[in-house]
Amino acid sequence: MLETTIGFIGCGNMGSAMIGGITGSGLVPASKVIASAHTSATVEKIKDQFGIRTTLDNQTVAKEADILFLAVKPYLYAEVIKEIKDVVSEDAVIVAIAAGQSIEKIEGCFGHPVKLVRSMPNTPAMVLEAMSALTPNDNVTPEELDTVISIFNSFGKCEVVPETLMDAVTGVSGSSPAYVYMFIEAMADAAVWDGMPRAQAYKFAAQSVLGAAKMVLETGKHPGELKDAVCSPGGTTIAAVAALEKQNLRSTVMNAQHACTEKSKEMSK
Ligand SMILES: NC(=O)C1=CN([C@@H]2O[C@H](COP(=O)(O)OP(=O)(O)OC[C@H]3O[C@@H](n4cnc5c(N)ncnc54)[C@H](OP(=O)(O)O)[C@@H]3O)[C@@H](O)[C@H]2O)C=CC1
Ligand SMILES: O=C(O)[C@@H]1CCC=N1
Repeated sequence: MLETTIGFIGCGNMGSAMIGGITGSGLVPASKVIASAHTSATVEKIKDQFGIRTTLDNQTVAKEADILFLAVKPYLYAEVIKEIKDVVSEDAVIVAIAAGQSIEKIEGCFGHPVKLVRSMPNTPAMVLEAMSALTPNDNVTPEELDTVISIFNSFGKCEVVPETLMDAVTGVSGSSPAYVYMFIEAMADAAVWDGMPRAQAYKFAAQSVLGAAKMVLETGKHPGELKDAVCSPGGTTIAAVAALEKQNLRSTVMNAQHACTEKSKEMSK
């Protein structure tokens, strides 16, 4: 268990998923997590849900936190940093999770040296299955980075990457759960079309996606080889694969994800 106070400024979709992961994994007791938000409705909800301490005062979180997550929308970064920059402990490690907010830009907002880790998590943190990427700045020591890594590992997997990869990471993992939910929803809609009750359709579609993802991760086989093993000659699967190819599934997905990465680059300017 970590002897560290973890602070969250902002606890919406992403912040609350990480808080759920951190407290659910038992990495730190709920009493060592403190979070702020804009409205009392959100802080009350988060307090009830996770048993952590909450406040509407960002400075209280900033003063107490050893590891401070900035979990507000990108356009609020400058404003929130202005509010907290003079009260954050100089030993604290700031963890930014926003799309398109570079280390240089965030350091500029603080205006004095800070220990900063830029990250890109995803919402499956809530069920301890996040995929996250981290880039530390030069002020973060290896021990501090290890602590931050242990927090991210508590709710999934993480890797340290060069900052130049952060836009691609946003496309392939930060935003990608949304595309996968659309795929699951479409599979379930088809099953309902073909007569299956809706709740059962979501279970069959989602478990199949989970199983296929585990096959890629655990067998080490190329996704194409795994696909081939499902396709019997003249069988059912190849009929579906041919229909997907006709509709350009792979180039559709590639173009969509590339658009996401390009948007992240544009937001960084
Ligand atoms: N959603 C996702 O899948 C991912 C999001 N991110 C990044 O996470 C960040 C947050 O996104 P997301 O969680 O989706 O956004 P949400 O809108 O769901 O949450 C934002 C949170 O910030 C709070 N907030 C707003 N203004 C302030 C303020 N002045 N001071 C303190 N808290 C404030 C809101 O409070 P209230 O609820 O009271 O309004 C809310 O709790 C973004 O920078 C995004 O790029 C990164 C990876 C994935
Ligand atoms: O849509 C967004 O901008 C955020 C960043 C990654 C996922 N959601």
